[in-house]
Amino acid sequence: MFVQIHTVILRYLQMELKSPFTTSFGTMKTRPALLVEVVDEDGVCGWGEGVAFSAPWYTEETIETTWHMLETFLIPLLFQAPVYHPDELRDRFSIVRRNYMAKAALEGAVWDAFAKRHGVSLSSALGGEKKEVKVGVSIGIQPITNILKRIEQALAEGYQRIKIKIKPEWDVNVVREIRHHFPDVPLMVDANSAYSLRDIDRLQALDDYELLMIEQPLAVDDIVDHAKLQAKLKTPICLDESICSYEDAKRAIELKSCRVINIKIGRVGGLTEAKRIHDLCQQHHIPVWCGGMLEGGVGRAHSIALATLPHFSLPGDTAASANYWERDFIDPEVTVDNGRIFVRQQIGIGYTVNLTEVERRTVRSKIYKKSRG
Ligand SMILES: O=C(O)CCC(=O)c1ccccc1C(=O)O
Ligand SMILES: [Mg+2]
Repeated sequence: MFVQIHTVILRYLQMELKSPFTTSFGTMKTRPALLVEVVDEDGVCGWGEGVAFSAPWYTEETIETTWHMLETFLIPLLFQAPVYHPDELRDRFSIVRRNYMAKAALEGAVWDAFAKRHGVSLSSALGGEKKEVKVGVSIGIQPITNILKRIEQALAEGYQRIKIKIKPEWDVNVVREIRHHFPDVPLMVDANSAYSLRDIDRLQALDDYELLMIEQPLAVDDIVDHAKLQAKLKTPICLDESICSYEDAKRAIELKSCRVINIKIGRVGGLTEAKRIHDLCQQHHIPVWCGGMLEGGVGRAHSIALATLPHFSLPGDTAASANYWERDFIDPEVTVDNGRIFVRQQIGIGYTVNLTEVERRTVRSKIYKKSRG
């Protein structure tokens, strides 16, 4: 059985976050989303979501570069030949350098269509086993009283760990204050690359607070300095932005640049590559967890399916839809029960895309058709 895609629809959505999200780079109030719908010869649909932001602060991609790469290169490559297994797309797309979020958006849609054609859930198609996944929340930079309130609320909702964003001058003091109120809460920090080795004293000071890990303290392209830093820290370093491929993960593990890896489907170019990194980390006993990109429901569904693979042992950043949106564009919305998401067993991503909710937010859309013959 194969999937021959003959139509791809791209939709650019503008989504309103419930509350602004601030990282070491700045504040986001709205979040664009790129929805990819693929349709095969028998009318089976698959859905994917591009996770790039409007500005290239997290990686070099933006929603506009994603659209361009899809339209000009990736969709034509998909139309070229049938797909017997979505794993083939990694090779087919490799003639386009990087642009991982663009590749992941289209590959994810094909994975969904593939699972639907085979009558299985995306989780099963990937080889996932878990029936529920553990999740935590990521709390942006904001006045400390708000952070404390958000933590209390998240714990009441059952979230299994708390992550806060840090940057120079907004780190040790904040962590000390949180530890004063919540001495035992599973806590971690994410710097989104805001530090350099010159800040080693500040980073070492964090060693006193029983943090689960420090996520991406140094430059995105510097696994050498991360190795130097990890050698001087008790707290595990978790790499996020630095790991964009299996090869990146291999090098970081070999150099001992980190002890934990955050896997995001968009950052690594798709589910196939995410699974390869998962398998590599399993062999090397490097714990992994599924990161988040403030996704809409389709991206969230893909992350949940990925996190059902056996080596995802730590709670991920895939919080409930209600953590981000007044109304997500899937049915049902993603809910969290005692810090767990129950994995839906329906075919494909397991959630239905609500076209009314999608169209309400669509700024622009375009249909691409495979040419005949
Ligand atoms: O709740 C989420 O989706 C994850 C929030 C988060 O930490 C994040 C959000 C946007 C971009 C990067 C990151 C990150 O993990 O670094
Ligand atoms: Mg991160």
